[in-house]
Amino acid sequence: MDINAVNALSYEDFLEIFGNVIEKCPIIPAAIWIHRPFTGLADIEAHISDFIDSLPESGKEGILRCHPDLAGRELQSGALTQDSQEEQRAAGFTDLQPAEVSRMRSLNSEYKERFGFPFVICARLNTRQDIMRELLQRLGNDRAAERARAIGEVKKICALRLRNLVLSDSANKL
Ligand SMILES: NC(=O)N[C@H]1NC(=O)NC1=O
Repeated sequence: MDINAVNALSYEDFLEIFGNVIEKCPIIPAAIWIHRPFTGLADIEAHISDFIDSLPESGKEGILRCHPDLAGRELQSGALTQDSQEEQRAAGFTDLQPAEVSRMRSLNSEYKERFGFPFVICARLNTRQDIMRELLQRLGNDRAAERARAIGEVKKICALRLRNLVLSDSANKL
């Protein structure tokens, strides 16, 4: 699907296809629809990024709270969105040993208790070893720095989801 095909989509189809580029936040692609015609993928990304940056800190934290835990119960029960399931698999979280699952869950809980939102990182750009290391390191940040860091990761996840949708062959059927 090229950018002309994206610009030709109805609002409903646009939302159907791009509704989860920010995990469980369809309001974000819905909000940037008004900026069509988009000049390219980078333009869509920039509008999403600007929209997120325009939110109050509580809104940014709300976005973070829409993300499932890495190696959490939803992964085990198959309740993740398809995007998230594939990303967690790519980082190796479907192959963890029970002791590693316990370790991740206890670090996730510690993080959530400290910051009030879940630990978010772009799983596709990291191995599970990188992610564990980052989690430990980021636990030492202050809340504002950590919120900004996590939102940066949300934008990376979004960029890869957008690329996957626009550049993948399976989307050509549109
Ligand atoms: N918590 C967290 O980082 N979740 C995610 N990361 C990612 O790449 N996909 C997710 O759902």
